[in-house]
Amino acid sequence: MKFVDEATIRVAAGDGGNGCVSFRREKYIPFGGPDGGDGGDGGSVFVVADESINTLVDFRYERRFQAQRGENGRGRNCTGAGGEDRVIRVPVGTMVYDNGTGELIGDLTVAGQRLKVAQGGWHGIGNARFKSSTNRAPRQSTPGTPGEQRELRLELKLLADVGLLGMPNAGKSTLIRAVSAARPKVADYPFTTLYPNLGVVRLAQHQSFVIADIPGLIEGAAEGAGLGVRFLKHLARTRLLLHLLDVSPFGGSGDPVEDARKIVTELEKYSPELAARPRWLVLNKLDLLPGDERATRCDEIIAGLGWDGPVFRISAATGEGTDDLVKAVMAHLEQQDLAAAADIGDNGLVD
Ligand SMILES: Nc1nc2c(ncn2[C@@H]2O[C@H](COP(=O)(O)OP(=O)(O)OP(=O)(O)O)[C@@H](O)[C@H]2O)c(=O)[nH]1
Ligand SMILES: [Mg+2]
Repeated sequence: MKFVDEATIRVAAGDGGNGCVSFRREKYIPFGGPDGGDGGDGGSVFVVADESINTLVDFRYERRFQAQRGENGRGRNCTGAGGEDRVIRVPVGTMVYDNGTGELIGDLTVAGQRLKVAQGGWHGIGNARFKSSTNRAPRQSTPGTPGEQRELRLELKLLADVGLLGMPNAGKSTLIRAVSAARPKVADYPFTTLYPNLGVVRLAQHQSFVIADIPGLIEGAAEGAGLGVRFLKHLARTRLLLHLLDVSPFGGSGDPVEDARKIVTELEKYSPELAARPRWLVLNKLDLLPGDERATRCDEIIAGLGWDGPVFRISAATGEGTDDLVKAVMAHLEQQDLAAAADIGDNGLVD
């Protein structure tokens, strides 16, 4: 199973500004010489790897990137200003291909790495520079050259930032459908999900994360019961686990506290390291509880588990509470990014 995020974009560098034909015109100076300035260079387009971006989802919304053209030269020997470069921010790990030729232009593996993908046009020359002893009044200039244009294909191997844990039927696939464009199968029987699904959750520009839905776990999974724990390896690189619990009256075994403990036991057996990852409790299917029973039931479960970490109450089916959940997840991931950046700074490894 390969999870790849892809996007096709068009990039166009700026054209070079044209050279100018102009002559000095001033009172009492009958034959002013040529004073047409050169144009400015066109801006180039760069792709830069940025650690704070997780997916290529933004490129579904913005696909054309144009750098500024250079200004034309003007009279009185004024050189045109150069066009501004255009910088496209992409996640670390993005591979950049020329979509026309299929050639790999570059692989952005390190944060801050910069790749020129379209060269700006060169400036044209103004007539002032064509002056010579034999031609004192040249009417010659050159135009700027056009900026390079290309279609690029961006490719990113997706790694899940957030993993969903829970018993079969807890509503993991329903949640990923509610918050992303992923469309895994949902059904009211266990083991509907047979292989992992990734969904991209987008909150705003440059704010997105990847969430992984894996098959449900049951008691004894570490010894191979159900579909076993082999899918947990897909959560190895996640930074946050969401433990989904069906709190409806007839959900799971009927005892959500027991169900939650079983999942944690299997997780610990599989990998103590994964079990130590930040983990939030997500109480799902709230819509199946009468309004006046919700608070008591949730409080009982939390107390029964002795849980003192973050808790979210949602209905994946109606979408209730899912906005708050994804916002909190995004804030948590951004906080982790900042902390990681500060750590690296403190060690003096990166300036
Ligand atoms: N009423 C209600 N039903 C829900 C909710 N979330 C999920 N369901 C239902 O619960 C059943 C199981 O949902 P899934 O999303 O397939 O559960 P899953 O955790 O992915 O299950 P597996 O893939 O088998 O591990 C489906 O019938 C869903 O429609 C919810 O918030 N409210
Ligand atoms: Mg599922």
